[in-house]
Amino acid sequence: MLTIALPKGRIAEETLAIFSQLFGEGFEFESRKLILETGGFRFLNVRNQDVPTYVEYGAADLGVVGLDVITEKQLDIVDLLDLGLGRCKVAIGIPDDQELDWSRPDIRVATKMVNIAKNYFASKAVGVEVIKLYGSIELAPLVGLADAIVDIVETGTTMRENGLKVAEDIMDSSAHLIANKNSFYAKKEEILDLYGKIKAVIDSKSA
Ligand SMILES: Nc1ncnc2c1ncn2[C@@H]1O[C@H](COP(=O)(O)OP(=O)(O)OP(=O)(O)O)[C@@H](O)[C@H]1O
Ligand SMILES: O=P(O)(O)OC[C@H]1O[C@H](OP(=O)(O)OP(=O)(O)O)[C@H](O)[C@@H]1O
Repeated sequence: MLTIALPKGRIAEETLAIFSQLFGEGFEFESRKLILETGGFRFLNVRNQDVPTYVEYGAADLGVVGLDVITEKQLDIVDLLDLGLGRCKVAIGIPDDQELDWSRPDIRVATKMVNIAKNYFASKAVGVEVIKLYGSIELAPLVGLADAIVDIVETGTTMRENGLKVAEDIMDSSAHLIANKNSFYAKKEEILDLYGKIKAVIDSKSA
């Protein structure tokens, strides 16, 4: 039996919509239940940020999670398929009325995504101090905590309404289907069978 970790939160609805097409309209977790068994599969209801952890440790064979999270956590998993939902960007934001001089020695960048930020600036040979925050990232430059942010931009509304602009895009993100490495070898046929069915749903949507 395959175990699949599905994310709560922002990408839950679109993810469940894909699985509903495969397992029927009633495909949903009962109110507080964290496990759903149907059609010979077991589904786990976990937080987006926790999906790769369940998959990396093999508590789930498969999972659905944003590419931003996969990249940030630098986990050793198999990236199987871009599901094309939960699209957004990871970008650098700065105040509207400023241009950043990246050669300044004391630039501070606030972000939830410390590894993505560090790796991006390192790849540009720009030295910055990265400050970890857990939310409301756009606030940091407004109150002098940081000069810039690295954050998710979807519609751009949050940056715009807080007087920030995108200085540079770092990466595009969308939800991906991922697999545990050992499961991928041990349960390859089952995984590829489900992969094919999910891919058919996605292809039919984009056709
Ligand atoms: N406006 C957005 N803000 C945040 N994430 C977005 C946005 N648009 C799309 N996404 C995608 O949706 C995913 C899920 O976001 P969500 O806010 O549900 O969870 P999270 O905050 O990453 O995790 P958790 O709920 O575990 O703390 C993100 O990883 C990202 O890939
Ligand atoms: O471009 P937009 O459509 O405005 O979306 C981007 C915003 O959404 C996310 O925050 P979230 O709502 O998850 O709140 P948080 O700040 O508590 O993480 C993200 O961190 C941005 O702040």
